[in-house]
Amino acid sequence: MARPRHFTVVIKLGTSSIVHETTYQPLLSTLSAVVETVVHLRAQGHKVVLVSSGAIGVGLKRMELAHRPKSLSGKQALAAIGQGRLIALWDDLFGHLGQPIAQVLLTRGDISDRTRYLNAVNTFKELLSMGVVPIVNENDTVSVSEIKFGDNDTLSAITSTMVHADYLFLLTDVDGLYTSNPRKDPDAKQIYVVSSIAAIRSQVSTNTLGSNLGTGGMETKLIAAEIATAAGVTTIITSSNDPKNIFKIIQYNNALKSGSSTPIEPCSGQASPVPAQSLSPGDSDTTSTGSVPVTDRPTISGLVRPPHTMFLPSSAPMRDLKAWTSHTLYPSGTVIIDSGAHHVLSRRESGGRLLPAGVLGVRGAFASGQAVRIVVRKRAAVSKEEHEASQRSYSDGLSTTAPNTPVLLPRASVSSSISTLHDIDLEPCLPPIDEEMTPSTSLKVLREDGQALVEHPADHSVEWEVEEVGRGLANYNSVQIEKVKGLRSSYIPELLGYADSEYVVENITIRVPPQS
Ligand SMILES: N[C@@H](CCC(=O)OP(=O)(O)O)C(=O)O
Repeated sequence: MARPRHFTVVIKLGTSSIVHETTYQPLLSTLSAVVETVVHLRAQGHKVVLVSSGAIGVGLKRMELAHRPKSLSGKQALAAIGQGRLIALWDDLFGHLGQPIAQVLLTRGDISDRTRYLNAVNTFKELLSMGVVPIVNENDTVSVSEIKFGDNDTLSAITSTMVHADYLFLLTDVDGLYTSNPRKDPDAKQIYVVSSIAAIRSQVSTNTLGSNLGTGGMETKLIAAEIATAAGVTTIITSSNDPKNIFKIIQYNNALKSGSSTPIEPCSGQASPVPAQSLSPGDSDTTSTGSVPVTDRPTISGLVRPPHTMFLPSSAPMRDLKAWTSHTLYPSGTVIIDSGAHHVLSRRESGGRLLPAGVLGVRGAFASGQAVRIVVRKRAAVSKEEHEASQRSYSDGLSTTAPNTPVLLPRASVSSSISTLHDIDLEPCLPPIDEEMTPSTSLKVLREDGQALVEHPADHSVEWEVEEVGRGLANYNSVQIEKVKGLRSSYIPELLGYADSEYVVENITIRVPPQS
């Protein structure tokens, strides 16, 4: 018989699973069931991290306040009041079963520095090897604007990448992701398995789910699933009503993968509930969720499928540094690329490395080694020929101009409906337009021998779109990248006096692939 495998499991409990929505009384039966589940997982040799919201909710109860304060300082004060009591409650419950716990309070600022990040990773490693259950929350009393994780779904996803978790369980007040709000829509269908979060976004309505107290809801769960699955973590949304389902879900998943029974035993012999959208063995892979990808069965090897939605991990998980770069570092500036570079960077063979030929410009002052946003600038509607030529010129490493020759660009107005760019000054995202030039063509892509590859007729009404598509680590500072933008890498030593790398940005994770 195969030796039992030991997993690292991160379990996240939202505010709505910790305190009552209106009275703010702690939900003791849920908390106790979570404690029993965690202790049972520990007894089987698994490592467990708990991400617990609820500080503000517990603080509200302590101060007998009816509503969450509006001001940031009010919330921070309540979190300070509630966090101590919350961790005391957990310590008390775990203490009854002899399980030591540790409090870990994190902010994005704490881990945006590589050294502090590694310190946090090492602390987790040490705690887990000591058999302790770390209980993580955001350090609300010092978290403001950009250093805030914003919600504990994201925090739990980042935590799961830090501890290289096998599973992230997002326990909440619904038992999975539905095609619409199951509380309002009787036709809402649970989605069993998600292999593409991008595809699922267009098929489900997430905005109506969420409680009074939490900051999350389904949208933040999808973001969390995106972060965690990209790092290779199987992510599950299920109800906090029956935490023992965690065993059954792992067991069911193992059986799905191996077609045999699993090393994980349920901690009680209760029968699993039968899911509402039960399929009989032999049903086809499509369900009433339409084109939503559904690949599993409600029963396998005699195991009944517990209600949940499973997000499959990426088959090519990001290396740790990449995960760190894309999700934890606050970018210090922006590198603007063309759509050809965007396409190439989206392919695995690119190795996440950007040649200067694909750079249109930089914004902000950053040093080599700092995180940068990768922003693509594209015409609102680009013809197939233009798009192919742009890709060709980047792949060939051709210069868009000879050195020291200004890139000719059309006068343009900027339009962007992309909300992720809220913190970027859009106007400077366009490379400067040289007023001296009155070219008959507004954009030329030249070979070094001067032969024109592409000529775009001047079109003063062209609308440009800009969109943040990824993050990476700069190999050169902003002034240096500005100097070598659009050129072959062979110009780097000549223009900068040295060349550490032929790439200007590395460790790039493209989170938004090109449309076509
Ligand atoms: N850190 C905050 C929780 C943030 C929050 O609301 O998270 P969630 O309930 O998961 O949406 C607290 O402990 O109250």
